[in-house]
Amino acid sequence: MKLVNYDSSWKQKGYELPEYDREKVRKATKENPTWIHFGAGNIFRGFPAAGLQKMLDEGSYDKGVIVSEGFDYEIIEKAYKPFDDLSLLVVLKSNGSIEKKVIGSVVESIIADAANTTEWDRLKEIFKNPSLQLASFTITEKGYSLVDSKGDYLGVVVNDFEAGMDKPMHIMGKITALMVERYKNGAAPIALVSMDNCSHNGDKLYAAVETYAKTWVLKGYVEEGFLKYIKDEKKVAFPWSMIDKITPRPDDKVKQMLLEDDFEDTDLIITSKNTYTAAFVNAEETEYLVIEDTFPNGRPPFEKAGFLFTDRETVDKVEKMKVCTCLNPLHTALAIFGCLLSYQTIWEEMRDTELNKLVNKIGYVEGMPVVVNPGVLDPQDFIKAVLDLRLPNPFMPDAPQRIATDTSQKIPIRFGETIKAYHNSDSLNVNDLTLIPLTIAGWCRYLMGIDDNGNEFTPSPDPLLSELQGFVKNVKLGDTNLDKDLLKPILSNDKIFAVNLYEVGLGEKIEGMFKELIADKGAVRETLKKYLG
Ligand SMILES: NC(=O)c1ccc[n+]([C@@H]2O[C@H](COP(=O)([O-])OP(=O)(O)OC[C@H]3O[C@@H](n4cnc5c(N)ncnc54)[C@H](O)[C@@H]3O)[C@@H](O)[C@H]2O)c1
Ligand SMILES: O=P(O)(O)OC[C@@H](O)[C@@H](O)[C@H](O)[C@H](O)CO
Repeated sequence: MKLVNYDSSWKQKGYELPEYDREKVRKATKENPTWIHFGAGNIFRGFPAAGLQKMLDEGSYDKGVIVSEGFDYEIIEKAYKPFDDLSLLVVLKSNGSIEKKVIGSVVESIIADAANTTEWDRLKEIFKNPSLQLASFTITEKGYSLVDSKGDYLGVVVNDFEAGMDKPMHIMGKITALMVERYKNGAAPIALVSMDNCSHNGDKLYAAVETYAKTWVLKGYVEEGFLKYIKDEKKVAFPWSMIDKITPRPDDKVKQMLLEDDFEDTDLIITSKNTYTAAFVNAEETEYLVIEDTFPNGRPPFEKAGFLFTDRETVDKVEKMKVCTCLNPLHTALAIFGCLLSYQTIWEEMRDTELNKLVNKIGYVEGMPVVVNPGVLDPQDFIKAVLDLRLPNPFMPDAPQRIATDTSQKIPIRFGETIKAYHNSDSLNVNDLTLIPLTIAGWCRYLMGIDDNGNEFTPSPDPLLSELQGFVKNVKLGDTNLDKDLLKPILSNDKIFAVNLYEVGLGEKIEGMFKELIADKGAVRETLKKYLG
């Protein structure tokens, strides 16, 4: 059974198939595209693209989505093109049942490489077309960042600033260059929609595009009117969004299950840029996509796919609820301690007495007091489902190592916002926080790359990894004579934590916890026991 040859006989094996004329959809989309997505990773296929398939199946929409990849071209070359852009979504429910769906809503895949004239020209053509209503993004938080940990522009960004729109290399330079094409060809309206897990994601995207636009205007590469166009909300909107669906890397057990069906396209691919991809995606059943309803050129009727549309203030509350308290900080705590305690899956960690208590207390006790009920989702119901059903789901192959990727980029939103809220509150005392500081101390311990048995492990990729590891590289388990300023460069960095942890009164507390965590082999476990009773 090969994806490109799927036919109705697959239904007998429980596969759901596209119910629409894919060639007709493809033709209509190529002529008048409405939606292009950047970031061809797992979440895109597992959620937004699958949502569109629902709309196509029920006939509430008639266009597909075009996917573009501006960072890791291998994803397109190895996981899209050979399969005619089809993918298989495997939904792993907490009751053990599974759904298998062939997703055909992606009808074109394009490498966003300005040096590849054919692909780049096609992207320009798409952006020139007034029919285009939105460009969306799942490119990880670091995709929007133009600077390093010291706040200096990245080399690639400096080069783009100098070289102008012809050969941009950074994804934000590429998007801005494509927006210049749109501006010069009628300046039709559009929404640029970040769907990444970062605070006020629309503003992050706007800030990056605006920086490029300002610089290129200043250098004379494009006229001033372009900047006005980007800044005009009636022309170019940057809605905020919150996306939620745990989508682990393609998993070997799922691969084996598919092989038993005689499904052949199961190769697990790790690209040279470390993306874990395949022709199939495995994900949980729960999904929420909440988007600020600001689309100056209209939008597909995504409500039909179950996406929620609301105002900016509500998106902000939902995002804070999920990313700052009820899911992602718990994930990061499990990622850090899971790697230190040599776990390979999140659901097994949820059966560990201390780790289970840790995330329950971070969520309910330390995080919940600063959560504002967004109305559209109830925080108590949400966190209960996360802690009792979603994270413990033994059918979900999610791994602490995946979640530990880019922790330095995620810590400010996942923990910094709560610390800030305590610090600024009249009724809450930052000194009452214990498990969030313990998790930050755990992260410093994690950076040593030595697990709780004293064995080396390879920390997950992170743009600041080598810089941060430099600060703890000489620390050994059992050291009692640590340099008193050892952790200062890390804990005082407000770019990493959203606050200077010494200024809010947590720096010394975390230093003390770090000493406990490095006391000996087994000290991570003992320290968790100490603080969790
Ligand atoms: N997987 C999930 O459970 C999940 C759930 C909700 C939200 N998200 C959001 O989606 C993002 C991507 O998740 P995924 O599952 O698709 O991951 P993935 O590893 O499958 O794909 C990552 C994508 O980001 C791109 N990317 C990585 N670094 C980049 C950079 N520096 N510049 C431009 N593009 C870059 C990659 O090329 C790829 O397209 C997450 O970081 C998160 O913000 C993921
Ligand atoms: O995707 P990241 O790297 O931002 O974070 C890792 C996980 O916490 C995240 O992917 C969750 O699975 C997701 O946010 C659930 O909706």
